[in-house]
Amino acid sequence: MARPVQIEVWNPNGKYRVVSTKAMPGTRWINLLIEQDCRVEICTEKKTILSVEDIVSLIGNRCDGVIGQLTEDWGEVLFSALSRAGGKAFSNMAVGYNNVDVNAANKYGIAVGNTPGVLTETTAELAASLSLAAARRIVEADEFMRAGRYDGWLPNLFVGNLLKGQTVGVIGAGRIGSAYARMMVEGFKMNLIYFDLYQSTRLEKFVTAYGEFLKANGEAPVTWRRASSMEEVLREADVISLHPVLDKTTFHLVNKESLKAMKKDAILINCSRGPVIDEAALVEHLRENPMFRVGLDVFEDEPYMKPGLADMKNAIIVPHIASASKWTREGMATLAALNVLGKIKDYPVWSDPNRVEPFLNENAPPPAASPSIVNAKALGLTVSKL
Ligand SMILES: NC(=O)c1ccc[n+]([C@@H]2O[C@H](COP(=O)([O-])OP(=O)(O)OC[C@H]3O[C@@H](n4cnc5c(N)ncnc54)[C@H](O)[C@@H]3O)[C@@H](O)[C@H]2O)c1
Ligand SMILES: O=C(O)[C@H](O)CO
Repeated sequence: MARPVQIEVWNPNGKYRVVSTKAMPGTRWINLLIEQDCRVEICTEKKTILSVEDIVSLIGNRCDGVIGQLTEDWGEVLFSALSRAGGKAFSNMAVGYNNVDVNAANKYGIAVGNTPGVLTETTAELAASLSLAAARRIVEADEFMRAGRYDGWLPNLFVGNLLKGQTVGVIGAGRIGSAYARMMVEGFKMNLIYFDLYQSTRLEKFVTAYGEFLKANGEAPVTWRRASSMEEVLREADVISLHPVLDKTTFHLVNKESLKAMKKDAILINCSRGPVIDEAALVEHLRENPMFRVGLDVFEDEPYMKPGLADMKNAIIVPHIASASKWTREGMATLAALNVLGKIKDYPVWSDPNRVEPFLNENAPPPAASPSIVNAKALGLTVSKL
C-alpha cells in the first residue's frame, strides 16, 4: 500500500481537488484556485524529489488536477492514476516538459500545461550573468580574495576576455535564446551568429536596427548571421549559449567532436537542459583546455554532476536557478495553477502562449482560459478568441 504523504490543505470544503506536489512561491495561485471553489492540497514532504509512488499517493482516489515539477517522472503510471481519480489536467511549473510523456497524457485525455514567457527574461539574464562571470573569471577571483591570496595589483592577475566586438553564438533562438542574444548584442556590442530550425526574423530585425543605430553614431555596427548548421556556430563564436528544447534531436548536441570544433578559449553556457551536453566529454575537454570556460545551470543527471566537474576551475556551476527571480517564480506558479483550473472549468485554451501578460496582472482577474496547454491540438481543445 502507498505510503501516506504529508500535505497542507487550503479551503477544505472546495468542490474541486487540486494537488500541488510542492509549495510554490506567492499566494496568488492559491487564492485564484480557492476563488473558483478548489480545495488546494500542497505536499509538504521534506524530500526534494518525489517518487512516482509518492505522487500516486498524493493523487489518491479523487483528484481533479495536479501541479507538478520538472524533477518528476510524469508518464503512464501517473497519468493513468490521475485519470482513474477523475483528473482532467496536469501542469508542469516549468516551460520545459521533457519530464512529461505527452503521448501518455493524450491516451487518458489529460491536458498538459507549461509556463512559457514569464521566465524568458529571467532565464536569459542568468545566461548573460554566466557569460560575464566566465569571461571575467569572477568566481575564481572571488575564491582567490576569500582565501586571503590577494597581495596587490598585478598586470597578469585574472586576465579574461573582452566581449565587445566578439561573436556570440546562440543555439536555439526561441523565446529565451532570442532574449539572451538581444542582451549580449545590445549590452556588449557583440556580433550574432545563431542556429535554429526556424528563422528568427524579429531577432534579425533587432540586430539590424541596432547596427544601423551604432553606425549612425559613428561606431562599428553589430552584425548577424543565421548559420546553416550548429557546427558553424561552434566554429565561429567566442561565446556560445544553448537554448533549445531537450528532445531526441538535441540530446548530446554538444559532444566530444563538437567541443573539438570550438575555439580553444571559447565560453560555453548551458541554461537549457543538462543532457544537451555530453557532460563526461565536457569534463575531459575542460581538463585538456584550461582556457576554455563553461557556465552551467543544468546537468546531465541532476542533481548529480559527472565526476571531476566540480574540480574544474574553468567551470562555473549553479543549481538550476535560471528562472529563480521572485516575479518569475510567482508568475510560473500562477500560470501552472491557471492551466489546471482552466481545464477543470472547461475554459478554452489561450490563443497565444507567447503573450501571457494578461494572466500575470495582479490588479485584474485573469482571462477565463488556460494560458498554455501543450497538447491542446491533440486533445481537440477549443482555442480562446482573445
Ligand atoms: N535552466 C532553467 O531554469 C530553464 C528555464 C527556462 C527554460 N529552460 C529550458 O529552455 C528551453 C527553451 O525555452 P524557450 O521558452 O526559449 O522555448 P522555445 O520553444 O521558445 O525555444 C526553443 C527553440 O529551440 C529550437 N530548437 C528545437 N530543436 C532544435 C535543434 N535541434 N537545434 C536547434 N534549435 C532547436 C526551437 O526551434 C525553438 O526556437 C526549455 O525547453 C527548457 O528546457 C531552462
Ligand atoms: O523549464 C523550465 O522552466 C526551467 O528549467 C525551470 O524554470
